[in-house]
Amino acid sequence: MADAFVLQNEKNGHVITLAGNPNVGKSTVFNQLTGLKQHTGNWPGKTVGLAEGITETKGKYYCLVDLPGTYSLSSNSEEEEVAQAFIQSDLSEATICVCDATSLERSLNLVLQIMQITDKVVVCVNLIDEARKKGIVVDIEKLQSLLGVPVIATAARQTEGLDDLMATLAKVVAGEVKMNPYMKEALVSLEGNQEENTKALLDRATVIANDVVEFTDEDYNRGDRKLDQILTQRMTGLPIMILLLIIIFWLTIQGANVPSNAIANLFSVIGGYLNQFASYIQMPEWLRGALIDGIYNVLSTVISVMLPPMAIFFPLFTLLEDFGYLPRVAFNLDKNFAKAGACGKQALTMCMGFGCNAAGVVGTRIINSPREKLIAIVTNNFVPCNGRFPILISIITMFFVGSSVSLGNGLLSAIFLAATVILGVLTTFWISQLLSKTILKGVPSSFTLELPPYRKPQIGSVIVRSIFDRTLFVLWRAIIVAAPAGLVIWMMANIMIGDSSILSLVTNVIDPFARLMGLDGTILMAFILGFPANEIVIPIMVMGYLSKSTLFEFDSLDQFKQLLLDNGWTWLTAANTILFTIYHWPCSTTLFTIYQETKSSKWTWISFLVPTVMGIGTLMLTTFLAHLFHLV
Ligand SMILES: Nc1nc2c(ncn2[C@@H]2O[C@H](COP(=O)(O)OP(=O)(O)OP(=O)(O)O)[C@@H](O)[C@H]2O)c(=O)[nH]1
Ligand SMILES: [Mg+2]
Repeated sequence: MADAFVLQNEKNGHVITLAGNPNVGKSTVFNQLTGLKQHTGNWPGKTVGLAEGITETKGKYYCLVDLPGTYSLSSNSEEEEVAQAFIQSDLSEATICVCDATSLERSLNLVLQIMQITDKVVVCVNLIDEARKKGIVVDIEKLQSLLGVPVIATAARQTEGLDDLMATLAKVVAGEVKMNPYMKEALVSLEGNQEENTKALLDRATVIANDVVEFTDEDYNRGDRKLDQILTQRMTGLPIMILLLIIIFWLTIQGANVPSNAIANLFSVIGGYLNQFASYIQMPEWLRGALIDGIYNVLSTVISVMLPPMAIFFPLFTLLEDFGYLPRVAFNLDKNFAKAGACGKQALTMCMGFGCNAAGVVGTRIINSPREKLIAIVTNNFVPCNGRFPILISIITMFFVGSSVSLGNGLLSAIFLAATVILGVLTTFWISQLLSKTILKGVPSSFTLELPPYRKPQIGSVIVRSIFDRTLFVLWRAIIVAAPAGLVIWMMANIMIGDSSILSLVTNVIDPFARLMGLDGTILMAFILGFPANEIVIPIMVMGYLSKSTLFEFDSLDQFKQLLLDNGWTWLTAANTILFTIYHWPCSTTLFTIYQETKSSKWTWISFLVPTVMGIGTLMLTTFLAHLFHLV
């Protein structure tokens, strides 16, 4: 296993491992030193897989490798195995062990384990600023002499102590500073029976921690505990969660309205000029149609519909993440997941799914039990990702609220949207339970969910991370899919076989089936062609209805609604489209990610079929009932 590691930069400097417990700031140290932007956030288990980056001190280069957080090296999980193998491999020349100054005892346990397998270790006692604030004093010098390896105190977020850390690291790599030989001997003599070893190390960690840590304020986390009483108690936890959901959606819908219209107008003005230019240079009509009516129009719809809500939603979400709220969500939902035979950590991967289901699927690596990991993967698609929000918001606003986005309507839309999302979450519970009673039988594993301290979010990093890492990333992905899709759809709408276009031919073929589901051929077609990315479902639907090459001007939702009504939409069509948005196959990126994570076409197929069958079944049922009771 140790030889299996391949780094891109190993030739470019001494390879240094960053190891430590979850959520102690490894990625923050890594980012500060390398200038890279690994995902950081206030919850345990963000980093999955290895990340590498280069840093330079005094003319020497170091290739830092950021490991996922682990509590031990005893091979309980994939991550621990990887961490141990990497630290032991010939590749790693030294290890920086990052510790949490506010809970040193637990950190030291891992430090001692690492010192048993390598003697080039630098201990980095991070979060020292947080410790100071809580009145926790760590005697760094004493710790250094007790451990027999260099110890540096840092506050990585403020870059405090990092120069010192690198200078010391350089000495350790050069062999100028070595581990105290007595300490090494003492540790080696402990080895033997695994169980005894574990216990001996734990005892040793406790003794050292008691010796070097002093609490000047015994009740140091009283503020956190008070807040937790409100945010995680049964009576208040759930209502607050729902309220936060509504507030976030409200701010998103309300705030996105004006910029969305402005961007759409801007694009239509530019589109006008492009058309003028095309006729000026006498561009052939088919080429003009393909480029402007096809590619340009789909692109501009995707951007104007998606960019503003994402630019609001992601920063809000990231703020909560940084503050430490996500683990509280997991805590509140833990019982429900346990009842469904699944893992409470699934709440975290579910939250990631709000941004992008593919990201949620990758996030399931924090779940150790393979059975529970599969449950989390198969059900991740039931929370709507960012690409699906625009479909939900526009249809809710048009059909269930009243199409002008005023303050009151915005709030009502937000409540409806929250209800839709909650339906998705409930479905997650039901399907998880179904899976664990059938093809994924087993008892739920127990784990201790950690509630990290609340931290003041850093506005700068929130903006950088949410705009650059998330918003632009997701938007870019949508754009590279939308451009070719726009072309294909335009061609389908314009290439004629006999009297009708390919698009209307295909639409007519699937129409009867779609009618059984209370949809129509065009809607189903839009979802099918939206397989590469849900963002393009609405533009395709519009093109299909207009079935002319001239794409409409998206001036207002009223016009859009009229178009839908003209094509026979009823409240049932709208409701079914909303349901189908949360109950249908995952997009191609997500499926590909599922295949990469599971390495199994069987589970990829199951992930495809479960929501699809569920959606078709539900829609047929609602349609049947609505007709039975003469509701439409
Ligand atoms: N106050 C303070 N906060 C810090 C410091 N270092 C990191 N943080 C915060 O601690 C949280 C966790 O940091 P990460 O760098 O993501 O932790 P990690 O060890 O990589 O976590 P995993 O990848 O989940 O194992 C983030 O909210 C950081 O902003 C520090 O020195 N002081
Ligand atoms: Mg990390």
